[in-house]
Amino acid sequence: MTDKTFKLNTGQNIPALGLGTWQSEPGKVKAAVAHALKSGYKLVDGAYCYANEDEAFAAGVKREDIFVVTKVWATYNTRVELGLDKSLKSLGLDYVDLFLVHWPLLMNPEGNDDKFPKLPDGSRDIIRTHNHVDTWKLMEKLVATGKTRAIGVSNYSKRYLEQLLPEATIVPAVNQIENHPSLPQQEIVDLCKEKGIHIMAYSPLGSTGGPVMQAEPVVKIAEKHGVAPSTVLLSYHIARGNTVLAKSVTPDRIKTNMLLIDLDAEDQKALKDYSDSLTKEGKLQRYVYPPFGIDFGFPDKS
Ligand SMILES: NC(=O)C1=CN([C@@H]2O[C@H](COP(=O)(O)OP(=O)(O)OC[C@H]3O[C@@H](n4cnc5c(N)ncnc54)[C@H](OP(=O)(O)O)[C@@H]3O)[C@@H](O)[C@H]2O)C=CC1
Ligand SMILES: O=C[C@H](O)[C@@H](O)[C@@H](O)[C@H](O)C(=O)O
Repeated sequence: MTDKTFKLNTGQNIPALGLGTWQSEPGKVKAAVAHALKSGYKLVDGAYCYANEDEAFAAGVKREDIFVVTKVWATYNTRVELGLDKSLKSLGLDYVDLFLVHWPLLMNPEGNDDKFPKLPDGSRDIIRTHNHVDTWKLMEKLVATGKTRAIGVSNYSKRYLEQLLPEATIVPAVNQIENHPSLPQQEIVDLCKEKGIHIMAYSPLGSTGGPVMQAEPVVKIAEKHGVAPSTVLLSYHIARGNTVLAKSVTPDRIKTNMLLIDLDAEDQKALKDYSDSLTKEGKLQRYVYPPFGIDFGFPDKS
């Protein structure tokens, strides 16, 4: 099923599965990406902020066969073309397939660090007067440059999308969000489906160490099909019509993660019941919530 693709609102085909590169240590990324692309992965997800983009594309594959995603980091949200140029230089490419706004806020472009400027009290140096819609207006201008085939957002809540969409000339092609049965974010997924915005699910295993792999219904479904719990968690997104990003630097896991299965109606119901019970009990689990000190409008955090 690794050849499966979905259609973006730009007309591009986007692969159903991608390799994530966040927290992949420099030095290990090159081998992981090369192994993944050789094994049949068609999408690599990177970001300026990951500081490993110089390893995130492998020679030996045809550029046009691979879907490359990168993101503008929050210190560049008033300078998105510069951010994209820097990423392209590191990647050694002249275009990416998809360029995303990594987070909808501005960190001080003139602060004391290129990526994580801090105030004297140690908190992140954020320009609170910045409107995320202004960043989107700059993103829209990038399409004509040919340096990216599509533009999209990441970490957008329903509230933020509802602020953006009435102002947008170009509807984002993608919203990349944390998504797994312990954080289904159904209200965002439903709005995106309605507006033709494709979901890319990040941290499908629950990020570092893959804690969601231990959730009881996930283990049960894995046993039923004779597959790894990771396979159930990745396949969950294919059943939902979403692209999924799995990060690994371990060669056999990179291969294991290529196995995607059809979850049947009973499996999907069991996972939905699990999500619903966590929602009811107020036990949803968000694993990626950096200390920006900003209300992004996620119901579990707002
Ligand atoms: N837009 C955004 O803000 C964000 C985007 N992302 C993107 O999504 C990608 C995926 O999310 P990420 O947070 O990295 O986490 P994942 O949910 O993909 O989990 C990665 C962890 O699971 C381990 N792992 C991977 N496969 C297996 C397996 N088959 N069996 C057991 N363990 C496994 C990895 O270990 P090991 O590598 O040691 O094998 C690593 O510790 C990121 O890399 C990034 O590209 C992620 C977070 C935020
Ligand atoms: O993409 C992954 C995450 O969003 C990551 O970029 C952030 O969590 C960043 O490390 C931060 O601390 O703000």
